Amino acid sequence: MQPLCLEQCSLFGSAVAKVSWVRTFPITNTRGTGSFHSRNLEKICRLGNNCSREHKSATRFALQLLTDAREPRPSWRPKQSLGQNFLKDPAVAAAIVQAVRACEPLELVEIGAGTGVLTEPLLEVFPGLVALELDARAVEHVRKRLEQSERFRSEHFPELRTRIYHADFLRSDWLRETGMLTRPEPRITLVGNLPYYIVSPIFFHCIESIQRYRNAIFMVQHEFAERLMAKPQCKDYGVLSVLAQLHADIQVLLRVPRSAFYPMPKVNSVVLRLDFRDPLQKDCMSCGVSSDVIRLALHRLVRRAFQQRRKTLRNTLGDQVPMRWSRRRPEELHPAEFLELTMILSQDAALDTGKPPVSG
Ligand SMILES: C[S@@+](CC[C@H](N)C(=O)[O-])C[C@H]1O[C@@H](n2cnc3c(N)ncnc32)[C@H](O)[C@@H]1O
Repeated sequence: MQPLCLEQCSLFGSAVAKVSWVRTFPITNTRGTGSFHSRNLEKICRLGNNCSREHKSATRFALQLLTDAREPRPSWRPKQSLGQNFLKDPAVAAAIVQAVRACEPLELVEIGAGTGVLTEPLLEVFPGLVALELDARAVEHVRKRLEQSERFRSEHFPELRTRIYHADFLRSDWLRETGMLTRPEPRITLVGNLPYYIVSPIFFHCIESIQRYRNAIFMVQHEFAERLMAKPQCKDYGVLSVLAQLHADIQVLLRVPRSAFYPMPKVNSVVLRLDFRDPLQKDCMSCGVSSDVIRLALHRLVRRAFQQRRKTLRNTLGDQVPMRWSRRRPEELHPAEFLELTMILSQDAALDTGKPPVSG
């Protein structure tokens, strides 16, 4: 194999010459032939961000070569029904790995390994990663990919293979299998380019199991992120916004164009960081009701309120809503106010009957 001849390729210029190229990947495309090592990707990205226009185009070209070489399309057809829009841009994958690093994971779980574009670089940094994938074809694909990877030469492979679980994130089997079910405190960091069709259930699952999850790096479609972060009075503000904002600090880290995926989706995506927090103390002593009961009551109250978002709270929730809240509409209430209202109603209900305030 001939190494890439940098001098012959004017586009590469000194941006690439500065990088210590290591022979690893054979590259052929219309503009050049040669090879280079993916470990240099982070350096290339850094150069790309801080350098001249000429260097930027060299960087783009290098990344394109790397993309072609590193992310060949799988031989099987992606299933739209499983939300299979695979990431094909290794620069985005590298940025996600960096973001995960910043989360300082104690335990790391990837949702939807797909072709392994994230799994492979994540495993390099976090060898204890647990990667979940629902599609058996993808599970085999990732296992083969790791087997053939230069990064994980044979002696580690049998162990690595077992880190890819054929499992549904929304079922608890994988937690049992990995021994993570009974951990006493939030230890798990989640990462994933989330399957579009179950993004909401994944978020609701995280909120309902808040005692388990510490933080998350999620790639989601742009519209979904807008709903998640919407403020009161906005048209996107709803159940998801209220519950997500109560249970997590949410930051947008990166915008990702739809061209970074195969097959190309209709909309762009964003990478989010979520730092989960439980808005309810372990026992809500002040109202004498357990946090689990209040959590359930909160979810029910928010859902019921938004079923008729333009009606006043008293019309929707009934006479037990105190006077000062009664004429307000759900779309005007801040997340913290929903929590306060739930606490008040729970306290009243506990005094009256011992039952949670909003049923059904
Ligand atoms: C958007 S793709 C992302 C794949 C890969 N991580 C990437 O970035 O290209 C989502 C992946 O999640 C998988 N998936 C769908 N539903 C799942 C579930 N309930 N549990 C685990 N994985 C699931 C899909 O098969 C698909 O491979």
